[in-house]
Amino acid sequence: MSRFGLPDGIQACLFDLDGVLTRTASVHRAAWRDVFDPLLVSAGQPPFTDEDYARFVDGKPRRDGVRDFLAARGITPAEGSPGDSPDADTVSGIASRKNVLLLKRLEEHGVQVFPGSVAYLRVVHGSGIPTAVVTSSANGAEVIRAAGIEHLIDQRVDGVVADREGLSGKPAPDTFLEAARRLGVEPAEAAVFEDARAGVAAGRAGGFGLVVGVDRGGQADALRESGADVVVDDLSQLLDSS
Ligand SMILES: O=P(O)(O)OC[C@H]1O[C@@H](O)[C@H](O)[C@@H](O)[C@@H]1O
Repeated sequence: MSRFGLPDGIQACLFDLDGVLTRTASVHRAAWRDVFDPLLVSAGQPPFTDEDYARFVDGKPRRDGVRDFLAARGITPAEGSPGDSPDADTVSGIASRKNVLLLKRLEEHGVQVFPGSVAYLRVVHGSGIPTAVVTSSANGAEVIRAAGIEHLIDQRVDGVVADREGLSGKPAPDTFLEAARRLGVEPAEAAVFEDARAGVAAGRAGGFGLVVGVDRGGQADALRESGADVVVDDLSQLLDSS
């Protein structure tokens, strides 16, 4: 390892957003719980758990999260279409409902950052290493703006960009590969920072030079099993190791 805990040859850093840079993974999880629990009650099933979130939803595009979690409980709603009302019990309607609840929670609580991550981002960016945010969230631009970290990010590949460009979401590597392409580096020259199992798997599948798992609580083994090269609790640990 050389500078910033990065192996020699790493020339760009690709950061997930929710749960890596901003404390918003828990806000997403709470909004998902708000939307899934009433459906589960109607189906006579136990409530949505943190493990359900980590296994089936975390890191994935919104509609994939709806489909994958409900399928795991044997529930297969109709797809519907992207314009479906938030009241509809289709995949698209449930996804819209989750977004309404997420935006309400974000408005009420604001967006907090992880200070260690912002310190790391600032040092890396300040040293001339290009940076990107790669998030499945269609709210990526707003969350970055609310966090006040726009000036530290050179490229953003979020859920809106992925939809527009027809990129498959995590755990497919496509959004990370697009970010590397935009920064002008090969995957082997880029490091991926992820807190979600699906995101770590995407980094591994893309052949990136380093996949850093960020464990925000009890996920270290699962992140390693998904393909993380190293696991840290906080990105500031990588500054200490330099
Ligand atoms: O609903 P959004 O804002 O488009 O976000 C989609 C997904 O984005 C990811 O960043 C989160 O880890 C998931 O929890 C979330 O569901």
